[in-house]
Amino acid sequence: MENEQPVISIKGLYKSFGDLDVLKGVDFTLLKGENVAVLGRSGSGKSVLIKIIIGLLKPDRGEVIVLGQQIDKLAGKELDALRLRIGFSFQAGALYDSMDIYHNLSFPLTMNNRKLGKKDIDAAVEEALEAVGLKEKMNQLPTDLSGGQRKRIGIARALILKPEIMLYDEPTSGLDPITSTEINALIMQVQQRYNTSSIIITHDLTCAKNTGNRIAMLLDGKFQATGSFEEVFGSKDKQVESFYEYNFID
Ligand SMILES: Nc1ncnc2c1ncn2[C@@H]1O[C@H](COP(=O)(O)OP(=O)(O)OP(=O)(O)O)[C@@H](O)[C@H]1O
Repeated sequence: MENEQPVISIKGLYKSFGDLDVLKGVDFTLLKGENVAVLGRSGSGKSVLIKIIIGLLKPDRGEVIVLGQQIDKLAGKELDALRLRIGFSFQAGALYDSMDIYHNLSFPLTMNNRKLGKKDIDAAVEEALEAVGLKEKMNQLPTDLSGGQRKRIGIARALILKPEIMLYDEPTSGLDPITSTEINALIMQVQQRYNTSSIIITHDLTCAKNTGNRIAMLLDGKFQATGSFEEVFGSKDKQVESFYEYNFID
């Protein structure tokens, strides 16, 4: 990876809710230009980790550095500015159903840069749609699209601000295997075209295998197994083995 430069660095992160200890000493690094697939059972704390990374939740203890800044020390405009450098692709695509695709994509641009002219906005929307292969859908409503197309548009909307980090939350959930394969390929294209560093949260082992340069497995509040897909799933750890047994893979 490029100079092994970390874009996210987490050390000794703890987070509890009352008696529920969710994160119990998480250490994690995301390097510039790499894709890390985060696997973990439901309720293992993947979303809590993402919320801490984007400053929506505060850690109880530990250090979380995102793009060179200690995220829990930021607030207001500084936090907003850092968040603009991070793109999110949510499970459901989170599109505005009453707006056509053009306005779904131009909205984050105009919200964050009021000086942009129509020509620049049109060019940015076109580029993002072209990157996800859906230029022809510009004037349609999200409800006219398939689940896979909505996920693509969600990714295009995240890309329009040219983020340095992409966070994908269950990018293949609810999709058939062929559409999932297309989304996995798109995640790889985005990495190359935009030189993003990405965290891909998934239960889908095929997605993890095909999109992750590294796999990180969240077990019992910590990353207990990290490495290439083969390293993680070749390990003799009982919890890793049982995760593998209960999840389908091609
Ligand atoms: N704000 C909160 N207050 C109290 N408990 C919370 C809060 N946020 C998360 N939790 C709890 O923390 C645990 C981890 O939740 P989290 O949403 O991170 O799981 P997850 O790994 O993302 O699960 P899934 O794969 O099902 O999305 C759960 O038991 C959840 O109920």
